[in-house]
Amino acid sequence: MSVSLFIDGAAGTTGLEIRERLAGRTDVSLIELDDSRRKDPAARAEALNDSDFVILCLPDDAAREAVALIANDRTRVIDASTAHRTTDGWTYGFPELEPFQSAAVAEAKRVSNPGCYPTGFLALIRPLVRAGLVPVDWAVSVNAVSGYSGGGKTMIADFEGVNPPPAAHAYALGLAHKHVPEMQKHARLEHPPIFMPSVANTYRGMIVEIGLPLHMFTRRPTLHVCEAVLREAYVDSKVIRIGSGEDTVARIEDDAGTDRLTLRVCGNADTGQARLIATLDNLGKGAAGAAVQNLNIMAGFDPVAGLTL
Ligand SMILES: NC(=O)C1=CN([C@@H]2O[C@H](COP(=O)(O)OP(=O)(O)OC[C@H]3O[C@@H](n4cnc5c(N)ncnc54)[C@H](OP(=O)(O)O)[C@@H]3O)[C@@H](O)[C@H]2O)C=CC1
Ligand SMILES: CC(=O)N[C@@H](CCC(=O)OP(=O)(O)O)C(=O)O
Repeated sequence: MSVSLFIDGAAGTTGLEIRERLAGRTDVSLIELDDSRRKDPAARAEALNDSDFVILCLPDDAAREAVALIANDRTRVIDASTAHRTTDGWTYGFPELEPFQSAAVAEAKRVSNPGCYPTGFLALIRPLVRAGLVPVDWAVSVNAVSGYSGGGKTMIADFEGVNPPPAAHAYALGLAHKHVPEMQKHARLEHPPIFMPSVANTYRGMIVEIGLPLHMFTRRPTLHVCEAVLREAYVDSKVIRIGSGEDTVARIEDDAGTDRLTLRVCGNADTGQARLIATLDNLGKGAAGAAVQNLNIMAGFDPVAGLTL
């Protein structure tokens, strides 16, 4: 069986990465627009309506516009932008997040691909919240460092231009990053997490970290218990793996260039303080890898076809 796919925004950073992952596949035939027509609404509307599947690799407003251009019941959508990640009627495209999530993605007509930071955050926190180990009313803080391709073509041009930004800088200092609502909703927390991202002068990869005072929680879980809960949550996953809590260093390069997500439960067993660490590629499991995984699941293909694990 072969399905047709249109990538709207195929010339952008995420779009190009998706095309790389689909190269050589005979079960997906791409509908392409040449450079002169790729932003033409009429040409896009035709491609959007002619396809079995579309993946939107666009800024948020253009993604909303693309969805509005679809005038049939057949075309199924995967949106890589932030536009629909907390929108009713859209299925959150994180198949490993809940026991039922992969089945929901398989059936869905409208799937929102998770943000890169929420992918690391939610993979770490959601199983612990679900197990009742982290209270839903806890004020969770999350730190993260991303490669600069996370900011798309504009940020890539900045970092690779003649006056690049500082080697690393913290941003979203006003604690209102666009990923916060998505993090809170899908972790099922009562309060928005305090999200403190930075960007570094390396092309791709990211580290996402959560500090937790386990000794202050009612159930006083140990580091080993937390690790066991994560291991159990992802036991069937070929994409998410549990690294060693004994590691002394986690590097932004650890999973860069792959579609993997590695989780570690580190910390100090004596004080009962945990340092949960996720490493991933912002363009892999953080974007293009996740989009291809969702496409595979929706089309009934091998879920990890085309992925680098
Ligand atoms: N980069 C990352 O790590 C991640 C990105 N995302 C999300 O994926 C989406 C794409 O991001 P990214 O690939 O980084 O962004 P880029 O800026 O690299 O690419 C966006 C592409 O969309 C094109 N475009 C803009 N407006 C329109 C329009 N109206 N019609 C058709 N094409 C249009 C741009 O054209 P032109 O080439 O002319 O500028 C560009 O090619 C964004 O919503 C982003 O937030 C999600 C997770 C991670
Ligand atoms: C380094 C950097 O700038 N990163 C981007 C997030 C990348 C991402 O996940 O974007 P979407 O939510 O749009 O999918 C940012 O902080 O806005």
